[in-house]
Amino acid sequence: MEKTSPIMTLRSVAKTFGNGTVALRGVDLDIVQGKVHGLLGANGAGKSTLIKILSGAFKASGGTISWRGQPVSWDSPKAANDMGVATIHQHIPLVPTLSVLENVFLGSTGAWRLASVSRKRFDELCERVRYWPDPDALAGDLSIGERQMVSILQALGTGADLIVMDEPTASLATDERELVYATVRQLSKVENKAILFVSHFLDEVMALTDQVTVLRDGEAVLRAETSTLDETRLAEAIVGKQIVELERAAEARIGPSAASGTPRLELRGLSSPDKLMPVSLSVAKGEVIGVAGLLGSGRSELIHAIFGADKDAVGDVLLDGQTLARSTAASVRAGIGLVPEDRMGQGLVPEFEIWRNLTLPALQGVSAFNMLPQPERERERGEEAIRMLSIKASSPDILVRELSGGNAQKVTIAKWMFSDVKLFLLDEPTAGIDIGAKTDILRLIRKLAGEGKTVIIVSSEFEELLAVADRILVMRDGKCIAERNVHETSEHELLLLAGGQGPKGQAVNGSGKAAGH
Ligand SMILES: Nc1ncnc2c1ncn2[C@@H]1O[C@H](COP(=O)(O)OP(=O)(O)OP(=O)(O)O)[C@@H](O)[C@H]1O
Repeated sequence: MEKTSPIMTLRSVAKTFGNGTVALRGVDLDIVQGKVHGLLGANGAGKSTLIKILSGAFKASGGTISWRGQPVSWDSPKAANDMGVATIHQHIPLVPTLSVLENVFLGSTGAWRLASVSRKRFDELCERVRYWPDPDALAGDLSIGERQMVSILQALGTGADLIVMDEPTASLATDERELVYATVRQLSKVENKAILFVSHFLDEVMALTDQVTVLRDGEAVLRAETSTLDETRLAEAIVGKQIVELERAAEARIGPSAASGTPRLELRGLSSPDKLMPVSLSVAKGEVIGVAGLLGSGRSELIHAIFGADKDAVGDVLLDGQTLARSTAASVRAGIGLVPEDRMGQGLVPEFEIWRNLTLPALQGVSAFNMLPQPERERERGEEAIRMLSIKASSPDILVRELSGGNAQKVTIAKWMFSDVKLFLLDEPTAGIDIGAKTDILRLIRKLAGEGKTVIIVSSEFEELLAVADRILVMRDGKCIAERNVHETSEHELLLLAGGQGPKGQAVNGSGKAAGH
């Protein structure tokens, strides 16, 4: 086969779900060996549906798929896999109780149980992508970034010629993203693999891909060589003309001061062995604190320790001057809400409607005499959330399992919006969210702050922190190494600090002093 002819061709591929939702309306796609093909679109545009069809998880309702020039009809992911298509799904379903090595060779029927054989193959795979995880580590103990790399090794281990990556960098920090990019380049340019790369990041699509398809409402509205495009053109295709930019409203903002009254949150020497060096911090009502740091910097560990989810953590967490018992139940009772990084663990009930999920943590607000939940008020809330966060759903009665990944993510955020939460802990709240909705979420965070709520937000996108936070803490190696007022820093400085090249010595941790005050 000639190098540039498509390895996979889709013609007029359509999908209508059982509930009548039309997810794809006749999509054409050509995927070529040795090339990286970017697939973009807003939340709910149909990307995951398309991927599930070409990886054998869903059956198309119409259209044709050809593989190396021959029409194919896959009836299972295994059939697609045997043919040479490996898919790395958004939720990275590694088996948490198995080791890295066992996960990498999970699907192989061969001799992966023979330690000597699998170790050798494992080493070869690691060598190919220049990434060497501990083969004996439990997958459940890995960070999202590490799991992502193990999933790539797993896909490679199947010997696939087409590797489909569904938002592989959504929750990754800059250095892990670089690792994924290097791997993608290696696989396409050196090993002549075809890569279908789904992403919400326009800059990485511009830098990494050769060709691009943009889906909007189930249709391919743009198909082009990447070199003929720019980010503006991509953004226009995704959202349909109107371009939304992250607001830099920070200039106009005067952050509240913890000096006035009892701080909403106080950390006194909060630490955890091997994970977090002591952090002391004082945060005011209505203040938004951004936590900048690369993966493994301790950013999520800080959030978990505050929430009482880290059993080994020591030190004090005070909410409105009261010391909290160190448990998640006590934190929730006191008014702390956590939106964790791992979407699968976000406490949505997939079989419940949007409205029911939304009001689970906040039944009081929709109940008569604080006792009887009133369904009309619950549905109204659902409608309000759909409007505020542009959730792509025709009504609040849609089940959460029928939503796209990004739209489900919006429901997890909306869930806390109506609750009695005083302190929000948001770990990567915009991972996997399209550019239009990102702005909605950042705006919502500022609205919550305006209502006197306090927010701590972790994000790998420092630009986002600059747009939304009053103060930014920089984490590195489990330490809080710097603190900046948002007016006094830049994305460049934060990148340098987080990456370890910036000035050291302004540690705000371990001193017993409330940082910044
Ligand atoms: N199992 C399902 N049943 C019914 N409708 C579904 C189902 N899965 C997806 N949909 C609907 O199909 C449409 C396309 O969803 P899809 O998951 O393909 O979007 P996406 O582009 O991958 O979005 P995201 O960026 O948020 O992951 C959405 O309207 C979604 O609600």
